[in-house]
Formats: sequence, structure tokens, C-alpha cells
Amino acid sequence: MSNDGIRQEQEFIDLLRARLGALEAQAESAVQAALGQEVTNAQTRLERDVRVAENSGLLAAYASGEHGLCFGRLVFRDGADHHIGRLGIRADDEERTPLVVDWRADIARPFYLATGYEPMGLRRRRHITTERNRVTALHDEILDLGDAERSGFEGSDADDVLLAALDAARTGRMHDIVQTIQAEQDRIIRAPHHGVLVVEGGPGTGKTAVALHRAAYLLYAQRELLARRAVLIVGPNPAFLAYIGQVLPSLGETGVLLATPAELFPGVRATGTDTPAAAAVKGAAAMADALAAHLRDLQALPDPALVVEHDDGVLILTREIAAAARERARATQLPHNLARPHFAFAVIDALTEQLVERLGHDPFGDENLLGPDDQALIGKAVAASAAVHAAIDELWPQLTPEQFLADYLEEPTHLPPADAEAVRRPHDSRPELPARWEWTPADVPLLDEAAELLGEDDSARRAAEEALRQEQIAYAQGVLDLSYGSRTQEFEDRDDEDSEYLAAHDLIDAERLADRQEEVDHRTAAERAAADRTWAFGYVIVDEAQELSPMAWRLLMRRCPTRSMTLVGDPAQTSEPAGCGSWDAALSPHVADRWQRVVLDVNYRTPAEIMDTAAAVPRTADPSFTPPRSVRSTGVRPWALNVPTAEELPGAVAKAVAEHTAPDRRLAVIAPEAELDALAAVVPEAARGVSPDLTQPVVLLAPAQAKGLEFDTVLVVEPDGFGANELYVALTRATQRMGVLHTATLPFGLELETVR
Ligand SMILES: Nc1ncnc2c1ncn2[C@@H]1O[C@H](COP(=O)(O)OP(=O)(O)OP(=O)(O)O)[C@@H](O)[C@H]1O
Repeated sequence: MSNDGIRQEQEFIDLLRARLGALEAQAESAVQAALGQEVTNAQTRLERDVRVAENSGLLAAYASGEHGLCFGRLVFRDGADHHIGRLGIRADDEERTPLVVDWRADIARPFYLATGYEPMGLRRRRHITTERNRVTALHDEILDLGDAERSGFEGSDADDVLLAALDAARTGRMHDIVQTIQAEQDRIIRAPHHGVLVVEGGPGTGKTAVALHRAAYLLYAQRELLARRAVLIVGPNPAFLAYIGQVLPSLGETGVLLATPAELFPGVRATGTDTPAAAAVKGAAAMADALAAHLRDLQALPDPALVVEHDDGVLILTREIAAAARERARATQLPHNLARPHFAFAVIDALTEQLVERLGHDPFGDENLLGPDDQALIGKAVAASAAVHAAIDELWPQLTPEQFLADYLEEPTHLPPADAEAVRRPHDSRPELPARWEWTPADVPLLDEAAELLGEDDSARRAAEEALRQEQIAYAQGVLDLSYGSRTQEFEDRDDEDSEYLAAHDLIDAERLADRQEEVDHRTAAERAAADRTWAFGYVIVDEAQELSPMAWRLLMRRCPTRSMTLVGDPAQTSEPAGCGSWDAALSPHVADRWQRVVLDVNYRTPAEIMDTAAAVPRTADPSFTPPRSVRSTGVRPWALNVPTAEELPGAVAKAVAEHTAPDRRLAVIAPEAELDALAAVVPEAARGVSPDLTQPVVLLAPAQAKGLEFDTVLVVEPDGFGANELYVALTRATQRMGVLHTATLPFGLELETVR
């Protein structure tokens, strides 16, 4: 009977694969046909692009179905019988009968939620385990206790499939969990809440997994909106983004931009580092006020008055003229660069009036001798004067965010003296600055703040676009001339009325050809969003949200005006100096109390033995601290090796790495930054760097890089060099084994079995 069950499911999956193959072929030829289609005008180009985009999206989704095409089956009491898979697939019949139901569809919910107590209409639930679409095991759960029928696949433990997934060797890439989403996780993934949802939970409670599956669910449930506006997922560092990067594509979803907070100002790569004190000051909300106040200082009044040389005599830009112009510009409430023309016009008007009064002065006290035309001419000359513009620049300079912030950091104002000292950067007069300045991650929200204060003057960009278009027309003209020239040479004899050999000139003029040459924007919304600072995302998900500073929250809130967000984090794992102390402090400036918090408290990653040890670290600060409950234990206790001297430490680590590396398993060495070079020298095979290749058997990481990651085995080196929260993170990264190598005494009351 057992073999029959497996064979039947295998036949069904084979049928699905065949259907998927046909759908793939269909989408592929639709892409080919669309690409080959002649584009004659904007309308046909748009149609072609839409067709290409739609079918390419389908192809990406179909590719995701290659594995785990079907992983579940629901048999309802009323006789309905549905297979569940990564994506929905319909038969090629008139009714387009569903063959397999997308895991995100409502009808699939009992797969995750039904219990014997609340069976949700189910008779039985089947987990289908496959390897490359070959059925390897079935697990049946009877939810209708009156049902006497048995398939032979009823396991005694319904958690077998989950435990097998948790025990599996790590690959260095996070995997989706659609086959084993737990009920408490499903409720969050499909939460109907529209505002800010905070998902809190200790290490390994599936926060990241839940956040990613929530993104996939929302992209399914609100496809139209989110395909247009895209979803932004923010994670703490490049290694983490590489680690989670495959989850959504494996679920067929690509309309997502993954970024670290430091990547959210297009055009700036933040490669520098701040001292903890500087990062804390730059991250604090007070920076926003300081920058705004500094900008107001730059809107200066002359003291004494500025003397402006002009062809028709000297102009005096008095404090009064500047004050009135400044008031007029500020009254517009526009950002600085956009208010600047208002300031400039007010100054030009006042100086023109000054000149007109002087030149047209009637010695007999009568009306001014200059007529309106003369006055207009004088006004034009003042407006065109380079000296007048230089004076305006001095009082109301046109600024880029980079220039503004670079100047500010050289001479920080409106901060307490100690804070100003912490963020001050030495003056650097290289001419390529600040474009080449090494910005730090904490500078990025400040650049964004500056961009908001300054406003985007896009006249230069528009002029550049127009220039580019003119270039394209000129280029197209060249192409036409060439083809016309070649026609006269090659086809002279055939140049009769009926010739089939049409040259480009016969069909198209230079401008239309330029349109064709123009790079068509095939980019997805996510790609366009990545290049646009002012993009408003449809949904934002922030992982390790406890690390964000108040200034970073300001930036993120600007990217999501609708405040449709899921934030996941664990305040106990905060390690950034400017990280949020509490959700309330982080969120109330933006959404008051309109946010909801849910808690996950089961640890799916770390075995109980390791978790018991790690919990000692937060407990030193908070004796009542309770870690999340581990879902499994391995019987293997974590260990410590006391190395007698610092010189011997690298050798001891190399030996431990050799001992604990196992085929198809991943091992991480997590050590204080200062130890990394020495360790890399003795473990040369280890991957390391800003974004190390986590798929390698051995990886070497600094504490901050380990955030959010997991490995089969973890070696924590010299824990004395870690901050408390960093150490808690490092100790909770292993799925199987963990060891600590140390020379100093173990900090935070860590108790471990000592090995030799
Ligand atoms: N329902 C599930 N089925 C299978 N695996 C799961 C499930 N939930 C969580 N996991 C696994 O548990 C591990 C930890 O999950 P995840 O990284 O999402 O936790 P986290 O709460 O973000 O952890 P941390 O805060 O420590 O980074 C991952 O390997 C994840 O795939």
C-alpha cells in the first residue's frame, strides 16, 4: 500500500512537471515573439515591453517551481482534495482546473493552521517530501478522529518533517520554509494589519523567515500595487543580504529590492567606519535639528553690506535688502535650493530699483526720468551680471547634499561640544571632494536628511536628458546618412520604384530613429526604485530593526509614506551604538501608537544545550531574562577550550577548525575584529571580507557580520573581546555544535564544559 501511495504522488508530480514544461515553453516563445515584433510607435513599444516583462516574470516564477513543485495535500471532509505547492498551476482544459494550489491561497491555509482540535474541515493532511521532484516520503496526519481509513503513512510524530528540515545541513543560503510554516508564523505572514507590524522574538525564532514569507504573501495578495511600487527589504549587512537573497526568488518573487541601510542613498557607497561615539551622535534625532539649523545659518545676511561692481555703477546689497529677500524665500516654505530663485529674484528686483533710482534721478525732484523700457533693460542687465550672481551665491548658495554634509562635518555646529568633537572630520582640500569622500553608514541618513532640506533641483538633470536626446538624434542622423550612402553605392542599379531594398531613410526620420535607439526602460519597479531616492515603496520590511538609529528611521519612513511595514528584531541583540532602545522610542515620532507588536517565542535554530549556555550573557544585565524555548535538543553540549597564551590561540583555532569541519557542513569562526588577520593566516581556506562567500565550508566573521546568519558549527574565539549583545548573537548562530576558544577567563558568567 505504501509503495502505491508514493507511486500515485509521483505520477501526479510527473504530470505537474510536464504541465510546467509546457507553460515554460509557452512563455519562452511569447518572449521571443514579443522581442521580434516590429515597434513602430510608442504604443507598440509599450505593448511589446509589457509582454516581455509579463512573460519573463512567468518564466522566473516557473523556474522556482523546479524544486518542491508540490509538497502538501489536503483532503477535506466534504471530499475536496487539493495539492499544495510553491506556485499555483492549472490544467490546460476549458475550466483551467487547478492542479496544484499556491501555498498563499486561502484554501491552503489549513495546511498550516489545522489541528485535531480545530481541523478546519480537514480529514487528513499530507506532507510530501521530494528530492528534485522525486517523492521520497509521505507523512499523513488524521485530523478527523472518526476517520478509520489508513494510508500507511501516518507518522507517530507530526513534527517529523519540521525536525528533518531543522536538522538538515546548512548550505550557506537561507531556504524557504513553505513546507513547514508553523501556525504562529502563518498568522503573522498573513496578518491583515495594514500599518506597522513589529515582529519580536529571540534568536532563531524565525523572524527573518517570517518576514520574507510575508513579503511573498503580500506580493501574491496585493500583486498589482506591489508590482508597481515594489517591496523594500532592509537587512543589516551585505553578507546577510547574500544569505537571504535566494528565498524570494525561490518562491517565484523578484519584485523586491534588498538593501542595507547604508545603500539607501543612490550614488553613495558608504565604505568608511565611524567610531562608536560618532555613530551614536550621527544617529541621534538631534542631528536633524542641527542640520536644519546649520542650513539656516548658511542663508546669511551680509555684514557689512556687499558692494557689487556693475557696468552702470556700484550696487550695494544691504542687510535690509538681503533680509527682505530671505524672508520672501523662506515664506515659500520650499526646500533651500528650490527657494533660492525666490531669494535671487527679490535681490535682483531690489538692486534694479536701486540702479533705476540712481540713473533716472531727476535733479528737480520730479518723477524718475527712465521709462518702463529702460527700466526693463536695466533689470535684465542686473539679472545677467556675474557679480550679482556671485553675491547671491554667497548669501544663499546652491548646495548638493554631499557638499552640505561634508562642510558640516568639518565644522559641526548646533551640537554640544563633545558631540561636535566626536563627529568632526579633518579638513580635506582635495578638489575631487566631497564626491570621493569616504562616507560611513551613519552618514547615509544624514545625506538623505540634507537632500530633504535642500530639495532636488532637477533642472540640471533635465538639461542633461535633453542634451542626451539631441545626441541620439545626431547619432541617428549619422546612421541614416551612412545607410543612405551605402544604398547609393550598393543598390544604384536597383533604385527603381518597385525595389524591395528599402533603406532606413525610406522608413524613418532621424528623430523617430532616435526614439528607437533610446534605451527602453526594461527595469523592474525594484530596479528603478534602487536608483531613485524619492521612490515611495509599496511595502517595507526591515530585518534586525533594533539596530536602526532614529536618523535611519527618518530615512526609511520617507521611503514608505503609507507606513505599510513589517519590522522584525530583537532588542536583546542590539549592538549598534545608535540602535533603538525600545520600539516605542523608535516608532512613536512617526506613527504615534498606531503599531502592533507580535512575539515569536520558539527557537527553531539553536539546540536547547547551546541556548541554555548563551542565555547567561543577557542574564548578567537582566536576571529575569528568559530565552526563547528551543524546539529540539541534540544531546551535544557546547564546549570551551582554554588556550594558555595569546600566541597559541591561532594555532588552537586552526586545529579546532580541522577537527570540526565535516563534508557538506558549514562552520563559522566568529572572532573580534582585531584577531581576524592572525586567524586568516592560519585558516587560509576560510572565506572572509565584507561579503564572504557563505557557501564555503569555513567562514571567518567579525561579530557584527554574524548577525542573522547560521551555520552547522560555530567556533567563538576570545569572547572577552565581544560586547554583551554581540556575544549573545555569536553564541546563538549554530544549528548543531558550538565551541568557545579563549585565553582570558570566560566573561558574563559563561559556563561551559572544558575540553583539552
Ligand atoms: N517553520 C519553520 N520550518 C523550518 N525551518 C524554520 C521554521 N521557522 C524557522 N526555521 C528555521 O530556523 C532558522 C532560524 O530562522 P530565522 O533566521 O528566521 O530566525 P531569526 O528569528 O531571524 O533569528 P536571529 O534573530 O537569530 O537572526 C532558519 O534556518 C529557519 O529556516
